[in-house]
Amino acid sequence: MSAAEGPLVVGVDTSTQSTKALVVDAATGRVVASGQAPHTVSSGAARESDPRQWWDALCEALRQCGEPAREAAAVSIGGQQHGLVTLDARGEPVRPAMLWNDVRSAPQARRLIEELGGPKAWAERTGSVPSASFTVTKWAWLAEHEPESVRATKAVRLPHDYLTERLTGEGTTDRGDASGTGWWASGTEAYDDETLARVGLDPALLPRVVRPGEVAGTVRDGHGLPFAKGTLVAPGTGDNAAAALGLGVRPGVPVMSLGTSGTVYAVSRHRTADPTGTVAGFADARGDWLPLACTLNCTLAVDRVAALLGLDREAVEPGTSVTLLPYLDGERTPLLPNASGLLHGLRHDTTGGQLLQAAYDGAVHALLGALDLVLDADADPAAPLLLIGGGARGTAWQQTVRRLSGRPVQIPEARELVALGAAAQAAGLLTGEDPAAVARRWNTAAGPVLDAVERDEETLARISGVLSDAAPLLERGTSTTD
Ligand SMILES: Nc1ncnc2c1ncn2[C@@H]1O[C@H](COP(=O)(O)OP(=O)(O)O)[C@@H](O)[C@H]1O
Ligand SMILES: O=C(CO)[C@@H](O)[C@H](O)COP(=O)(O)O
Repeated sequence: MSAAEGPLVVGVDTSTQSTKALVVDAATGRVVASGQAPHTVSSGAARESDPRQWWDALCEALRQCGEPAREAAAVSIGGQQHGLVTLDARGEPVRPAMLWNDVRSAPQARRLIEELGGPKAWAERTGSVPSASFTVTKWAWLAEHEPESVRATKAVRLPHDYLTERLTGEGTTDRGDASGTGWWASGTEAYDDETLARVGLDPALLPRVVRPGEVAGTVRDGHGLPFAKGTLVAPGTGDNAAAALGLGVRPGVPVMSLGTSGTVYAVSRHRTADPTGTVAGFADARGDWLPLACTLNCTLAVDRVAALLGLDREAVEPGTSVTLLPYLDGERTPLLPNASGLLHGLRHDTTGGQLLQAAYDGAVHALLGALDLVLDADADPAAPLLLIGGGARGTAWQQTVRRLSGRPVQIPEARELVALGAAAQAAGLLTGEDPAAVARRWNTAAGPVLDAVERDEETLARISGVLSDAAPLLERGTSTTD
């Protein structure tokens, strides 16, 4: 392997299932070294992880990167959005972090929407109508169910803030991740005092929101990582905003990410405010906006169906008239936090492979229903849909998205777009460039394009029909999630 042409930077993706680290040549975008270590997430009604495990996973991922990580001139952390990290006076977690896919705070979400003026007022104030994923609803849940944890909390952080602070010793966040809390006002780009007062959260417990392009801090002594003291630390951001940086997407280019969560989004120059709550009006990590819709059930749900059937995840068969709504974890898009999986249309001649295809169809249907809503009026309807995340490596996912979207689908060869986006942000600190321009210079979105095929309207209409007919059942839930 040839020597690096420019300084080395480290980009980190601390997502739901694992932490991935890349050491990247800032001049060319070449990935010089990489590492990955898993996290554990609790099962049952709660979805929680110990933040200290994220740190251990970061240490392990960087250890796997070897010597090049020691030469990094700058580092940046991208991370799963929304998670509520509560720290005590010593900076230790008071309790495990409540994650984005923990739906226990659905009642608090409904109550907060009502108490603070309804969905339209929320969308106008924060860009989003909060669902159970949003940090503010988790804090409200904690205040109700564990007041002793709230009393012990001396700092509130998001997952990427937690790791950044362990590097720098300073409590910081960025506008992208702050916009997913529910207590950041998108109009003023500042914490929203009224919302914070309503949930009894002292703004002094929150991190400083670092501006795009600003240095969040420098690596301090005794952190246990390979970085030299004084290494620059970038603001970091939420994982979807990091992937948008990593692809270098321009406004209006649609992205679909298939990971633990499924997401569809596009960068927009305009602040958005969808009162239906389908589209979250997030900020991006640069100064633009990132309207986004997210599902709770994506690769894990489909893999679970494959495992139940004893099939490989690629063993799909066409010709199904079965509908499978794979809402194993409840759902956020459509908003059905109490839902469970639902199967309709089973016949004697239905095969296992057709059932599996129905699970893919159900997962992709939920995302495509929101795709047009995240796109600006001036977005090009024929632009290829960029497909990223672990699922994008799978043929069954690629073909399902292609058939149900009717769009060309582009699959970037670069695998870790979140970590690459973080690396581009770190590189931007060194060169003064816009991180999205860095990613474009690195050509990270390059990859094969699958031509458009005719959209499978029949399947989409069948799934929509079942969804609407089954709404009361899906809203009611089952005893294990209530
Ligand atoms: N070749 C593949 N085909 C289909 N799915 C895959 C493939 N490789 C990984 N996955 C899926 O990708 C998921 C992990 O994706 P990733 O984007 O890394 O998740 P996250 O960022 O949420 O932790 C796993 O749940 C796995 O099912
Ligand atoms: O909640 C959202 C977006 O609003 C999720 O997209 C999380 O950010 C988790 O992402 P992954 O771990 O699936 O990448």
